[in-house]
Amino acid sequence: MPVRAWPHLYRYNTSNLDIWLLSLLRCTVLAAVCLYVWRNSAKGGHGSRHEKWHRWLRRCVQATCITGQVLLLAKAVAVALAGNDNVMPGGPAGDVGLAFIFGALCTSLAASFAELYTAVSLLDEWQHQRHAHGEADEPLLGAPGETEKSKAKRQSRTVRLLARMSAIDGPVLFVAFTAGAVAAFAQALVPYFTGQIIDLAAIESDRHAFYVTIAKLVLVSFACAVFSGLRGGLFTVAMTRLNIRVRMTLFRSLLSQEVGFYDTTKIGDVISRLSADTTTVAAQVGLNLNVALRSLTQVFILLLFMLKASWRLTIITFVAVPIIVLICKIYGAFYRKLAERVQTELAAANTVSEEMLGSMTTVLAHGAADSAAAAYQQCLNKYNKLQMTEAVAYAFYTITTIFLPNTISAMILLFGGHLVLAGRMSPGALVSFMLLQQSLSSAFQTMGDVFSSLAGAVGAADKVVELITRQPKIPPPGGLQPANFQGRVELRDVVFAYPARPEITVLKGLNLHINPGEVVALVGPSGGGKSSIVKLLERYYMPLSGSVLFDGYDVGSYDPKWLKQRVALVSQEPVLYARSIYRNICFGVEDEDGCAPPSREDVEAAARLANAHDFIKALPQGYETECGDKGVQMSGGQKQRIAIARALVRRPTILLLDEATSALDAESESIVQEALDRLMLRCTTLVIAHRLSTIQNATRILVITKGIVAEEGSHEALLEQRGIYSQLVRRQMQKTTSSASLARGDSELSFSRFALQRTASEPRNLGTDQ
Ligand SMILES: Nc1ncnc2c1ncn2[C@@H]1O[C@H](COP(=O)(O)OP(=O)(O)OP(=O)(O)O)[C@@H](O)[C@H]1O
Repeated sequence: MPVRAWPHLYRYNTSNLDIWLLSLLRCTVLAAVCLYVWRNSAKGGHGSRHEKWHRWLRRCVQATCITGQVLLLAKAVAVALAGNDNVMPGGPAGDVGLAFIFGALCTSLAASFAELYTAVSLLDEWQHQRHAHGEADEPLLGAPGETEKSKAKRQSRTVRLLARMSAIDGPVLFVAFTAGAVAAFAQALVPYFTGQIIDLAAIESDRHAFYVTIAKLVLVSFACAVFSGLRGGLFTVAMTRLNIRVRMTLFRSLLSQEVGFYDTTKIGDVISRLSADTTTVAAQVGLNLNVALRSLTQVFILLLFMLKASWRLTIITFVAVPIIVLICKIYGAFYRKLAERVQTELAAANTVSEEMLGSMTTVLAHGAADSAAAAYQQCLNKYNKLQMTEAVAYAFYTITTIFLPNTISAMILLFGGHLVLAGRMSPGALVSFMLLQQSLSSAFQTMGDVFSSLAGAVGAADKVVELITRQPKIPPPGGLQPANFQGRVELRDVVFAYPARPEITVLKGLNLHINPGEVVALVGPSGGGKSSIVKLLERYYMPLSGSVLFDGYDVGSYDPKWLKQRVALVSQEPVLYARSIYRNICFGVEDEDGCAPPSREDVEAAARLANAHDFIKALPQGYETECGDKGVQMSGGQKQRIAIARALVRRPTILLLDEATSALDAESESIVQEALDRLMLRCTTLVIAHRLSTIQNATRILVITKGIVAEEGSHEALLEQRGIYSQLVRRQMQKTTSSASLARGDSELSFSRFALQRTASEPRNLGTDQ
């Protein structure tokens, strides 16, 4: 500021004592509130007497700020309307006008800071009330009662991780940023040359200079377009790569999670993170970062040009900046919360749709289509309600951010016009300044928009990063690959409860020993813990205590890939994938799995052993036949035989059969059972027995009830014991006999006759009807 302005500034300040006193009052109240809050922050206690005072004082600050702002505005309007040259820039005492602007700037800044403080406190209070009413957003994985501090920590971790993931494309981003800076510079030159052209045409009438400047204008416009395109294209490339990286990292993290995680997490939520949120993260973060960087460089370069054109008018432009920043901050915080809640509601809707569409036959069989639609509608209503709030918030935000820049334009025209009239600024320079100022306003406006959507994107990113960084709750596996793996299975004093139901102990100190080559059948009442044993052997879960061993080594000490080649599982409902039969048989032993894939002959041999080759060959496309989503294009028996071929192709040492034939009809069952019998001859087998024929073939039978091995021995020995097993057999026999008399002549009857002939008391099904 020129030194000669100081006396005027003094005069202005003394003649506008009311404004200064008001500012002083505001600052005093603000300081008092700050001091009070600072002194009482250690005492805490929301809802206490302190908090009442706190609120009261804050209202005082608000009241003084608003009154001050209104008075200041009234004063400015009065001075402008009076048209007094002594206080207007460009008049005989033009610098007094400058002093007025300076005073207004100081007051506005003080007011803005006070309001910023108030707004932050209000947000704090709002947040506190939401927590008090239990409305806090529950993170997908984080603790429900997560504090603000840990949330902030989580969010900064999110930003750091995204920055790290984007850093791989550092060179691309650097070139994009440089192109953006050049484009911003060229863009700022457009108004500059426009002003010059107006002066050359209207005042100086220099034709040559006029045409040269026009050419320069066209050139910079072209440069601006080219570099903007380059920046946009490069950012899109970087962000597409970020999207793929985020998705892949998340998918890998999801694949590494323990089964217990999926027991307690809704799969719809997880899929929504993987599909919608990853796209939001990359698209929003990428787009917004791109725009934010562009706007920031624009602001910087435009300001330089504006200061060069007229530093006085630049100061006026800046009077409104703190207000815009404040609005952006409040809106950003509000919008962020809203965006998080919108994502959560959308995930809930996805869960419902997926659950229903994933089991369409059950929905149709139960005539539950209407209630399914109602459940989906309910979720969408909640989502819609939140979207409406978001829309209203956005509308208010837009109204403010459009109105403020226009008011500033009017102010600039008022003061700039006086400067032109006083001959202290050329009309071209004023036009140039106006264009620059408009560009600046739109850059600020864009930054405001970007700020809020960036906040939304970070909200979505939080949940993605939460999943990416989640550590599985079972220890990492070892790398043991013994050359001579015999297939001895042992469970020692195993105590186990599912993570989803830790209060119920499923296995209570269970001991089990299977020698290499043995076929052991597990029978017992439903819920006794048979399948849980298989899940522990598969290391889906960890026992609470005790150990699960193969050949004397803990199951966790083996290299999991190596072990999965040697321990094969055929479950009751095998899952096939939407790929060819061939690839379904090779599932898990393909090139990408880091294995030497089986040869075509191996696959066909496995299919033959599984009684699957003939039906596969009879299909028009043979082994290349698509199985459909979850194997829907295959019958139950076909699926089961493909699953057996999948187990066989590994040439397993240990075979786990979890009621592998229970879901089949009699004909399919006998074909599948034949295949299984062949398989059992080659491996150590643990079979959860369902059919009598399987139990007959077992070397030993273990009766599992209430989480322990209650009885052990051969079929005959156990019958003689007259314990749980013989009771199971007797009850089953009664049932089988009655069903046989009801369905005389069908396969059940023939089975019953067979059972009666053999032992006079053998079970049809020993596992499911207790
Ligand atoms: N993922 C799970 N989360 C929580 N509890 C489970 C889970 N799976 C099974 N359970 C519970 O564990 C207990 C033992 O189940 P398990 O499946 O091992 O019994 P089972 O003897 O195989 O029964 P069935 O013969 O009916 O298959 C049951 O009470 C069951 O409700």
